[in-house]
Amino acid sequence: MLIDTYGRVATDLRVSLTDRCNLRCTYCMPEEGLQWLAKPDLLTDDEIVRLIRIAVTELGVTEVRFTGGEPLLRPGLVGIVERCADLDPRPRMSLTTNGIGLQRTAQALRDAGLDRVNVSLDTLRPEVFQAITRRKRHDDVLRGLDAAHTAGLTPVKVNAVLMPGLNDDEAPELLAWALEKGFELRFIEQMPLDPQHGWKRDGMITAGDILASLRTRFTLTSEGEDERGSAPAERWLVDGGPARVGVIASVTRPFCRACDRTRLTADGQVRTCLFAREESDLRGALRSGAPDEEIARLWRLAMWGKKAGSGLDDPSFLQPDRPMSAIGG
Ligand SMILES: Nc1nc2c(ncn2[C@@H]2O[C@H](COP(=O)(O)OP(=O)(O)OP(=O)(O)O)[C@@H](O)[C@H]2O)c(=O)[nH]1
Ligand SMILES: C[S@@+](CC[C@H](N)C(=O)[O-])C[C@H]1O[C@@H](n2cnc3c(N)ncnc32)[C@H](O)[C@@H]1O
Ligand code: SF4
Ligand code: SF4
Repeated sequence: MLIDTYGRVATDLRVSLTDRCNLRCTYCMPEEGLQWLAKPDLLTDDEIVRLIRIAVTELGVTEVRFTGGEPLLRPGLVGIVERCADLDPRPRMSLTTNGIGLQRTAQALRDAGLDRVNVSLDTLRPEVFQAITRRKRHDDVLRGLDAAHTAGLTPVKVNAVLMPGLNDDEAPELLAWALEKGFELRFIEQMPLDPQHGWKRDGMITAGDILASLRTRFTLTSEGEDERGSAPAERWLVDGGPARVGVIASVTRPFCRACDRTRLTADGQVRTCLFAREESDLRGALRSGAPDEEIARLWRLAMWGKKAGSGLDDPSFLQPDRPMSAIGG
């Protein structure tokens, strides 16, 4: 079991498969990209599957999410999913992606055993998409979303970050579209994780702003804490349900008390929190020939040191040294 000193148990593992990406979302990466990890520093497919096996069979992890960077850029993704689907107990598996290339791989991922996908899409307007992501790939994302739905990678969730002056007027429009498509839309408050440190609390769109905007067109009824469990998204029934909309309000309504997450970076470091400033080196242990029990011990030890929360409200808060794309958002 991965338990911390606050009694929280981590059963949800987020695995970053690469720090690279084919978009350059302004809230995540600079235009020129980042200093990418060198190939030899990345975990191999075998190393990733071994760490997931240890997490699942020895440490009580039940949910595995593949993320990045852009996880669809990892050539071995389908094989990794297939091998993890053979584990006993079999973890539930999901993917968080920008959707580019999903049209080609959705069915293969489903056949390999992936359960569902979350796709990031901040806008329905191609020109705004280009302003946010610095790439002309809006159509690819829309096609990827449809392919995921058709392949049964459901519920398909859509993640949208709203930014002032860019897409903050689009919340009702996005929700109407998601309802029509049968996707579950979640709005995400922008977090201070961009490498250029451009984030400002008074410049972000808050959960309160988003809900007020949605209520101009829809009736929202809170789903309640019991339904939420440890999920980052607080959800509302739309016009009486059954459709829902979520808001992930890491900044204004943090959910750290119920956190059940542990993270693995693409270069094999355990992070106890998105905002952690320390990491534990599992890759070094793997490559020096440590047996499974030793890896499991190091992982438990790391989680025991997990902080109470993100620290966003501490006057001494410092952004993590790694950008979001390298942590595995
Ligand atoms: N603060 C915080 N944000 C998180 C955490 N996990 C995910 N997020 C953020 O929530 C947003 C959506 O993340 P997803 O990868 O779609 O995962 P999720 O919402 O946990 O996934 P579901 O299980 O499908 O609800 C992203 O911006 C993540 O960075 C977390 O543990 N803490
Ligand atoms: C880092 S991305 C990795 C997976 C994939 N490339 C994608 O975009 O879905 C994971 C999620 O983090 C979100 N994200 C990135 N930077 C963020 C920030 N500064 N604040 C809030 N969410 C952010 C993205 O919108 C996306 O939904
Ligand atoms: S949010 Fe995802 S798609 Fe956008 S730059 Fe970051 S890793 Fe790439
Ligand atoms: S900010 Fe850290 S402690 Fe809070 S929910 Fe996210 S990962 Fe967990």
